Amino acid sequence: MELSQFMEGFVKRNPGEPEFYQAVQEVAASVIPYINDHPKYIKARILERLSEPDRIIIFRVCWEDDRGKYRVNRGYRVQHSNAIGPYKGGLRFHPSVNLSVLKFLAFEQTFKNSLTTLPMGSAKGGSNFDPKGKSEREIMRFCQAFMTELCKHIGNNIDIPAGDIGVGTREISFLFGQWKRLRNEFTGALTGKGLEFGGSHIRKEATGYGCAYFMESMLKHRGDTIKGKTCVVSGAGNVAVFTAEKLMDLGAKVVTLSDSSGTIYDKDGLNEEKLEFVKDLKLFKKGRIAEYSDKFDCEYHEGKKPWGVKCDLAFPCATENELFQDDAKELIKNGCIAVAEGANMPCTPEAIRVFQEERMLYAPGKASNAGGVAVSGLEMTQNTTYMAWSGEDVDLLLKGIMADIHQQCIDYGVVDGGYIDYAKGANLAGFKKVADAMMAYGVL
Ligand SMILES: NC(=O)C1=CN([C@@H]2O[C@H](COP(=O)(O)OP(=O)(O)OC[C@H]3O[C@@H](n4cnc5c(N)ncnc54)[C@H](O)[C@@H]3O)[C@@H](O)[C@H]2O)C=CC1
Ligand SMILES: O=C(O)CCC(=O)C(=O)O
Repeated sequence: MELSQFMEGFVKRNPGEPEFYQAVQEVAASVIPYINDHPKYIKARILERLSEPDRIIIFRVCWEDDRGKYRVNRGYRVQHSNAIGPYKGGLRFHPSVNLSVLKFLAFEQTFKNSLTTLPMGSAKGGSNFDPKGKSEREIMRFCQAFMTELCKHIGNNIDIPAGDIGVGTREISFLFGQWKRLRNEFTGALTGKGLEFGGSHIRKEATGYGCAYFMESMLKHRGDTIKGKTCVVSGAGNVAVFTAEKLMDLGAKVVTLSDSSGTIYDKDGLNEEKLEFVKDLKLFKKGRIAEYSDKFDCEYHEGKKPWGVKCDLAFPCATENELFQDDAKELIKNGCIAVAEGANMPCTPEAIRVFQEERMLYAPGKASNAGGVAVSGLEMTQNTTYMAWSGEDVDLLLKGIMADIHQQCIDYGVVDGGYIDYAKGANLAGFKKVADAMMAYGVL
């Protein structure tokens, strides 16, 4: 099988979906040489099957705003694969949401969830609803309307959504409340719930903490450590703030955060007080990151990303395709030695090539941001056993899972000269488990 031939057919079947092409091509490039060496996968058409979602649900979400005006949005759930467990993945509320974005995210989730070692299939969903500027009551009404349709398609053994961009604890609470009301049952059909009603300790921190743990594993493997390193982080949402928090815990200096308007550059580094301010500003008040520079008197670069700032380590934690080839070159020029993706697909293929040609440590999101969904898996276990584990216990399990993912990347990703191609390692290790399950089921 040849990559170009596979992609030609794939693009024809999925017209106008660039993000989906990007994600599939990246995986296919790693997997095709492997399946050419193992022709049973070619015969079973595993790659064609794996790049076709099991099912896509699209629905109208009609709700009423505070002025009594009726509003209409589009809701989606892409149930990609339940080969190794029930469908599992986040919900995104953002005006940029469309089928291409959700299909790429659901596809990526397949490999990520497989890497966690837990029995979870893959899905992603959301809406083009824009939470920015909406009142809390409007967000509640939207979530209730969204769940009124979504509840027909999910359940704790079927499909278990969670948060993503624009969907945090508040939105999951509104969604879970409506689920409970409509179904008259209290089951863990969503993760990321509040601690009072079935949520897990460390779930909200898990993606960011896991990303820092993964970076620590990569550095340790090279005989280095996070302690004393200067870090740039993009974004200022859930993943960014908890990546920053764990990096600081581990002795690093975090000097940037950003949002879609610009970047703050705090030469002295964030501290606990400053991070608490950001959590309140971005996770609750939904303000702009520029307010940080007013409060703490540091540089604010309007319209700029953090990649021009001198650093040792970089953590793209905002959104897809936020770090380009020129940014990668700039990071290297400024002394950066390692990149761990907190977001999904934040680095373009050209940027990744630059990192890898330079033999830098580069961790793809499906490995380095898998901590979030891993703790979602632990939340599901707690829900089905009616248990609530301590934060220490969950954090210990999270650390173990991230170390295991790192090891899987090494097992499948060592290339010439001993360099670890983490992207290849994650793709192959993630692929093998799902592909073997599909083979076992026969023609499905
Ligand atoms: N929440 C989770 O557990 C997980 C999230 N992710 C990924 O992490 C990324 C961030 O998600 P969350 O932190 O959950 O979302 P969030 O809604 O809490 O935060 C998103 C952040 O990105 C910023 N942002 C959005 N678009 C931007 C742009 N064009 N330029 C610069 N900044 C921009 C926003 O201002 C916000 O600070 C996404 O790629 C998501 O898919 C990955 C794994 C798990
Ligand atoms: O916790 C989950 O189920 C999903 C997290 C997620 O959306 C992701 O890993 O990208």
